[in-house]
Formats: sequence, C-alpha cells, structure tokens
Amino acid sequence: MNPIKKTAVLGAGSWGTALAKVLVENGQEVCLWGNHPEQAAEINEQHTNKKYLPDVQLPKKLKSTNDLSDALSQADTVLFVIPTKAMREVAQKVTAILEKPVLIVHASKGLEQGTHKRISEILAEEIPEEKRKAIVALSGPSHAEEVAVQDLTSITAASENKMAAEDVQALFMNDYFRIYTNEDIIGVELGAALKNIIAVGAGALVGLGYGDNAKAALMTRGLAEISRLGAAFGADPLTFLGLSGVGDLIVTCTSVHSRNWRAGKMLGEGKKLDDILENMGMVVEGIATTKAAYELADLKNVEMPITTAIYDVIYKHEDVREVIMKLMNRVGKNEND
Ligand SMILES: NC(=O)C1=CN([C@@H]2O[C@H](COP(=O)(O)OP(=O)(O)OC[C@H]3O[C@@H](n4cnc5c(N)ncnc54)[C@H](OP(=O)(O)O)[C@@H]3O)[C@@H](O)[C@H]2O)C=CC1
Ligand SMILES: O=C(CO)COP(=O)(O)O
Repeated sequence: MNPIKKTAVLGAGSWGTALAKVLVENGQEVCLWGNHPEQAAEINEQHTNKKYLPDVQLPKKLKSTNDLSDALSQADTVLFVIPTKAMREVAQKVTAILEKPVLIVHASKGLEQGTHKRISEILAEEIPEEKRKAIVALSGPSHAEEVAVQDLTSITAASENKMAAEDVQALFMNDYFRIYTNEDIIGVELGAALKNIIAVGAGALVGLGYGDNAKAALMTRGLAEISRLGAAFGADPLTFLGLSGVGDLIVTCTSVHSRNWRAGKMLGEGKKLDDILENMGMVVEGIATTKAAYELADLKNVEMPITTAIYDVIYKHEDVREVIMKLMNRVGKNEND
C-alpha cells in the first residue's frame, strides 16, 4: 500500500475524472479542479460528472473544486489533464500559486500550436525548477469511458527521471490499471500526440466506406511516419512499438470511444468540421495536432504523407477522395526507406 498523498487533478473532463477516480480507488486523497462551480458541486454532492462520464458513479471520497488554490493546497502531485491549448495558461496559474516543489504529471496528448512543443516542454518552461520535482507523462491506450468502469488497461509513465516514473507507476497501479515505466518521454509524448492524426484518417476511411485493408494500411504507414518524425527528435524507435505507439494507435483508430476517430468518420461522411467540433462537446486534439505536425515535418524535412493528406483536407479544404487518390498514386517505394 502506498503512503496516502494528495494529488491535485487539473481538468474535470472525461480523462481527468477517470484518473481521479483511479487514484481515489487506490486510497489516495484527490482534489479534482474544474472550471465550473456547479460541476464541482455535482461531483461533491451527487458523485457524478454527467456531462463527461454520463453513466459513471464516482467515489464519495472524490472531492472537487473550481478554486485552483484549494486544489493545490498541500498537494504532493499535480496532474494536468486539460486540452493542450490550455496547458501553458493553466501551468502559469499553477506556478503563481505553488509554494513548494511538487511532482508534475500530465496525461494530455498534443503539440502546442505555433511552438510545436511537447507538453512536458511547456510545463518545464512555465513551472520553474524550484517548484517541481520531476515531470512525468502518463500515456497509452486508455479511453476514459473504459477506465472509469474498471476495464483492464495498461499505460506507461514516462520520464527522464526513472524514480519519478516509478513513483507515478506505484501511485496509479492496481488490478485493472497496469502501469509500465519508460525513460523515453520524447517518444511517448510524440506517439501520443501523433496517433490522433492517424485516428482522424482511420475514421474518415470508415465514413467514406473503405474497408479493413485500408484501415490496416493507414495504421501501419501512419506508424512509419510517426516513427520517422520521432527519430528526427532522438526518440527510441522501440517506444513506437509500445503502449504509447502502436498500442494507442490501435485503440484510437478502432474504438467508437475515440473523439478523433468519430470526428474523422463524420468528415468522411461529408459533415463540416466546425459542426463536428461544436457537437462533440469534448476536445478533438488531432485537428490542431495535424497543423503542428505538418509544420514540424516541414521544419525537420521529414516525409509525412498521411499527415500532409489530412492537413490538406482540414486546412486546405481539399476533397478527401481526391487526397486519398493522390496518396495511393505516389511513386512506388521501398517499405523500409
Ligand atoms: N478522454 C480520454 O479517454 C483520454 C483523453 N486524453 C487526453 O487528455 C486531455 C484532456 O482530454 P479529456 O479529458 O478527454 O477532454 P474533455 O474534453 O473531456 O475535457 C476537457 C476538460 O478540460 C477543461 N478545460 C478546457 N480548457 C480549460 C482551461 N483553460 N482551464 C481549465 N480547464 C479547462 C474542460 O472544461 P470545460 O468543461 O469548461 O470545457 C474540461 O473539463 C487531452 O489532451 C486528451 O487527448 C488522454 C487519454 C484518454
Ligand atoms: O487517447 C485516447 C485513448 O488512448 C483518447 O482518444 P480520443 O481523444 O480520440 O478520444
């Protein structure tokens, strides 16, 4: 049994709520911080978060607040689970409040617009060293809807600081939630962010009526280009064969729970992106990450034809079937080049 410590979970959406539930079930003290007082009251009094996890009963011991200072008070660990686009702003607010160094963990999946930075890079820039012990990324194939009902799940805790990754492993691990560790945080964060782009593509193929061969090809060649970009940043190629690589690619490209896959499917069916995002009511990270990855690939001179094709559909409004034909009719290549 781990000693009881307090974790402030920042982000009361589906994943933040599911991870907060895991920690409470592990006997830990948790305060879940969200934007809305009425949502905090619902979690504290009804023990539900109906907007984000409609069918889930939350533990009575899970506390929630919309006051960031309350959430951070006496916290040993701060877990960021907010959309990538809000990460820097929230990290700045946290830094202004923190009085002692804490273990920083994040479970978000994306790249920052404009800077193309990974989330741990944003957190390292915004939270000064004297206010943090280490930074750990928690990532892998894990839909909130399944973790919240204790379905079997394995993910990875990645950090350059091996002991910090092991601390996070110990904090979260239980008989339905198995945590591995990994020292390649670059590979883990890139795998997590980039798989969302491929999931949009996998959904689009389904929306267009293509079959399983197409899906398998997209996932395999998607993994090849994720690994190529990862290699350009010094990631370990083996990481992309792990939970935050092929593992997360499989779950996100094949599960109806995936918001990225669902957004892609609706795009394939001809719906407008603005309408899709408005009706989703939850973050679809792959849309912004497509732009960041496209720009990064260009900067690093890495060939990413699938990412480019999805960029062309989303940002240049090209016809999705024509883009697929362009992809299929590129000059023949060696698979391992
Ligand atoms: N859902 C999942 O299964 C998984 C998600 N992830 C990743 O976790 C991250 C969060 O996703 P998820 O929980 O699903 O997203 P949701 O859309 O379900 O929830 C996002 C939450 O973040 C809050 N939020 C948004 N902006 C801010 C802000 N500026 N300040 C404070 N809170 C803010 C939202 O508040 P409001 O209600 O006001 O909009 C909402 O509570 C993403 O990067 C995602 O890729 C990773 C693994 C699994
Ligand atoms: O990352 C996830 C599962 O591992 C969640 O994916 P979506 O954001 O597409 O729902």
